Amino acid sequence: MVVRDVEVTSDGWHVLRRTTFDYRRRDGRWVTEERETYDRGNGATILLYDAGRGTVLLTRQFRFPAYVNDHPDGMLIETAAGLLDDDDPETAIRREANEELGVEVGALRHVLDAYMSPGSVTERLHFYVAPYTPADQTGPGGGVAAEGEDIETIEIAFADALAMINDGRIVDGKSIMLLQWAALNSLFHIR
Ligand SMILES: Nc1nc2c(ncn2[C@@H]2O[C@H](COP(=O)(O)OP(=O)(O)O[C@H]3O[C@H](CO)[C@@H](O)[C@H](O)[C@@H]3O)[C@@H](O)[C@H]2O)c(=O)[nH]1
Ligand SMILES: [Mg+2]
Repeated sequence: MVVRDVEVTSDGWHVLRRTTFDYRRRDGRWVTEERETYDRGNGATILLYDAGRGTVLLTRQFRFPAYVNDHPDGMLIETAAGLLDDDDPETAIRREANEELGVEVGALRHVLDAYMSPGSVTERLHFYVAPYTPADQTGPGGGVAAEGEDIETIEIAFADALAMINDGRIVDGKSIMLLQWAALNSLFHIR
């Protein structure tokens, strides 16, 4: 792969670039291709779980891009998540868990990394799980008001969260992945 040209076609919240590159196909032929990429850096997400009480701590917030694409009200239930900005993934996810859920995260476990939309978005998302108890919820949560965030904390039974994937009440990719990871890895001793 050899990059020939990079054009920044939009420099807003995301940076949109149109890149022309030469690519060697499997049959050995070189071809010139053009691809657009959305770049806003990388992100991190975390599933907070209380195995003793059988619950998970999730967020609920308005997601305009989902709203404009057929979600009934745009209010998505998600695991806490955020962009790394200038932090490493672990620092960033501790910050986001605190800002969004009011939780001071103790020991956490990195479980996987994933490109969530590799045909168009550059972002690599770092996935974590961590235990919590009600006593760890020391802050107000809700997100950073100055950044326009308005995030509700919701605590639900893990079994209910799994059911909500099946009936479409949870439709966010990262959240589905973490809840299914928890089921596959017996975080709650239920599948
Ligand atoms: N001004 C402005 N603000 C935006 C825009 N898009 C998002 N924001 C705001 O920027 C803040 C970013 O908050 P974070 O917590 O850092 O990120 P996030 O929105 O939770 O995003 C994470 O999860 C998303 C859903 O999975 C991912 O899409 C995203 O890449 C990231 O991982 C939020 O307040 C959000 O509303 C925009 O186009 N313009
Ligand atoms: Mg967020």
